[in-house]
Amino acid sequence: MMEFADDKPSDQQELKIKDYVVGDLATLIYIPNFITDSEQSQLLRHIYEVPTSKWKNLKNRRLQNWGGVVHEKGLLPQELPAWLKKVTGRIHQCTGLFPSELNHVLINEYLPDQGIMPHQDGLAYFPVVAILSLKSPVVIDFTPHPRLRECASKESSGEELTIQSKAEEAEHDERDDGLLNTQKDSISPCSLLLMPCSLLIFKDQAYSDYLHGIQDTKLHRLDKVVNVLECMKLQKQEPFLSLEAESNHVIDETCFKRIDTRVSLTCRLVLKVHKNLFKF
Ligand SMILES: O=C(O)CCC(=O)C(=O)O
Ligand SMILES: [Fe+2]
Repeated sequence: MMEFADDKPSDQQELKIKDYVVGDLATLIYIPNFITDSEQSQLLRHIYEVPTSKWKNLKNRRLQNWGGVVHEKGLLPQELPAWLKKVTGRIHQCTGLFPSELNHVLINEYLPDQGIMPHQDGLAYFPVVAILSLKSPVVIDFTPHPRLRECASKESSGEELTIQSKAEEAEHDERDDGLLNTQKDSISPCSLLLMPCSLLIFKDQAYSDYLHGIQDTKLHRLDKVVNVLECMKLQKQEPFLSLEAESNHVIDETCFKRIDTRVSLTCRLVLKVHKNLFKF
C-alpha cells in the first residue's frame, strides 16, 4: 500500500483558503479531495487496525480519542501517532488557519442511520475545526444557536434580552456586536454535503453562534446544501436507476440515501497543554 504522501512539495503548500469558502455564513470552508483515494484507504487501515478497546461506544456512533484528554482547563496531552500527525500537519500547513500544530483528533464512525446531535464544540478548543470525511457522503447541518434566534425576536419586539447564566452573560458581552450584525443579515440554517476525502473547516460565527449536527437517518436532504457542486458530483456518480436499489445513493435532486459507514476525523487544537500531570 502507498504510504501517505508527506514528502510532495504540494502537501506543504498553503492553499488560497478564500477560494474554498462556501455559502453566506461566516465562515464555512470546503476543500474537496483534500486527500487521495489511496490516502483514504491507508487511513482507514490504520483506524481499523487499532485494538477494539480503543473504540468508545456511544449510543449513536463510536469514536476513538487521540491526542489526550480534553478538560475545561486544557489538554492532558498524549503524542499523536505518526499516521495522524501526517494529516494534522498537512491541515496546519495547507490552511494556515491554526497558530500551531493541531494536537487533538476525534475519529467518529457512523452507520448509515447514525448521526450526531446538534451541538457546539467545547470552550477548550481553538475556535477553528477541521473535519476530514472518509467513506460515505453525509449532510452536515448548521443551525443558529437558540440564543441567536431569541435575540433576533426580542430585538424586533423591543424586549430586553434575558441572560440565562454568568457564562452566557460574559459570552453575550463579547458577542453583542456580532449578534446585532447577524440580525441584519439572515440567520438561516444551511447544510453542506461532505464527500469522502473532503475537508470541512468552520470558524467565526459558524463556530461561535451556530450548532452543527448530522441527522440520524439514512435519507439526507440536499435542498439546503450550499456546496452545490458536490451535489452534482454525487448525482453524476450514481445513476438514477431503481429507487429501491440498496446500492443507489441518489434518490432524487433533493435527497440521497446513505448506504455505507462514514468515518470522520475531527482535528482541533487545544492551546492550553498541561505538561505536568501532577500540576493539573
Ligand atoms: O463527524 C462529523 O462530521 C462531525 C463531528 C463533530 O462535530 C465533532 O466531533 O465534534
Ligand atoms: Fe462538533
